[in-house]
Amino acid sequence: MIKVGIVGGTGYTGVELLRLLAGHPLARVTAVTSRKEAGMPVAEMFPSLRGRVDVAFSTPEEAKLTECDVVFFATPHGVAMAQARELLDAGVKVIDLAADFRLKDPAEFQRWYAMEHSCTDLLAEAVYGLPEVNREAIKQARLIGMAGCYPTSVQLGLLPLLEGGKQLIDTQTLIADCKSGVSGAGRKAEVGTLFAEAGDNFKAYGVKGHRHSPEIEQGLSVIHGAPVKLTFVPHLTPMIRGIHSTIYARLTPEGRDTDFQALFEARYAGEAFVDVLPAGSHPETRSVRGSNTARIAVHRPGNGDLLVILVVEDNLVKGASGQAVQVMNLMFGLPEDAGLQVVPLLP
Ligand SMILES: NC(=O)C1=CN([C@@H]2O[C@H](COP(=O)(O)OP(=O)(O)OC[C@H]3O[C@@H](n4cnc5c(N)ncnc54)[C@H](OP(=O)(O)O)[C@@H]3O)[C@@H](O)[C@H]2O)C=CC1
Ligand SMILES: CC(=O)N[C@@H](CCC(=O)OP(=O)(O)O)C(=O)O
Repeated sequence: MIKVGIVGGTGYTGVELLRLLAGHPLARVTAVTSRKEAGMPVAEMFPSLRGRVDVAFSTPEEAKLTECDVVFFATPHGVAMAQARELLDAGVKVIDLAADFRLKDPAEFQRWYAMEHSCTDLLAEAVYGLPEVNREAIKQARLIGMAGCYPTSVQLGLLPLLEGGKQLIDTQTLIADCKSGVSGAGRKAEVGTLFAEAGDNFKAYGVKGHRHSPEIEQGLSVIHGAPVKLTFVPHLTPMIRGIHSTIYARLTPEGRDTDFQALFEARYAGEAFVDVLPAGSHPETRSVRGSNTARIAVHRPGNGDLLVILVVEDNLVKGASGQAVQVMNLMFGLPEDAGLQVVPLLP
């Protein structure tokens, strides 16, 4: 049994880790932190976990994190980088769901997260947690910076078109028009996510610049092997879970003869958590609720020179905690889908 610690167990990604790990055959949560709820049994705070999780929250200082095999940080940006070194020195693997170990350039990190990076050597060592791109590196890693929620959907939507330096699409004019449910903003109290503000409403935000833009461009450029430019526009939708990304790519003359349906199907044929839908499909966010699956459809309206890729995922599962468990499985040589065979909820 892998002994798991979770820092930040009362947030949405933390409790999602608790839910998924409760059904994991080869891992057990032995330490879970909350500064505000220390002493409270997890199952008392979250009755959905009664009978499934028998630990109580403790403060980060009291939690026996160095006795774990792996620690997940489901915390705001900046927390993991302050604690990673001590854990790694104790032989504990670290998986950060925040952005501390995503952007490889410390100056870019400082620009977008308004804090100085405190361990640039570990940043250089960290592996980006997107298994469909980085599986082999993840298997060898002891420190992971998990891909963000929107960046996961956009990179999965463009991976078959860009990897290996392919020249099928114009890589300088990409557009990702993305919509997220409100749980993407976390569980902390904020006016913008109140029911009366976010319900029966729809709006774009972060158009001038969102911190996921540099992460997406960094990831796509690594995949492509050359700089890629993308305009990213996120929107807040009145749903709880789910991300829907509509990605627009202009075809190059070389790309016009490609069978994109066949390309996507072939690329993802061996991937347990990426489902390419039949031609002409329109994936729905509710078709992935609660599951670690991303579903993709690829369209070429009017057989013209614009490709439209639709991607849906559950932001808390494939966009965060499910993907983090997938990464843990790879790091420990477990079956990649252990604990992740959850069928989506409907309705
Ligand atoms: N929500 C989503 O869809 C996604 C979120 N993420 C990322 O995952 C991380 C967690 O997100 P989410 O679960 O939504 O956040 P929440 O705001 O819902 O939860 C944050 C958790 O962190 C704990 N925490 C806060 N500050 C500290 C601190 N200084 N030290 C230790 N623990 C702390 C909180 O508990 P307490 O204050 O009691 O200690 C709480 O349990 C964020 O970095 C987010 O960007 C990534 C992908 C998707
Ligand atoms: C709806 C909403 O507010 N979403 C968040 C992104 C989700 C998140 O937590 O970001 P990371 O993936 O970087 O951790 C936002 O736009 O800031």
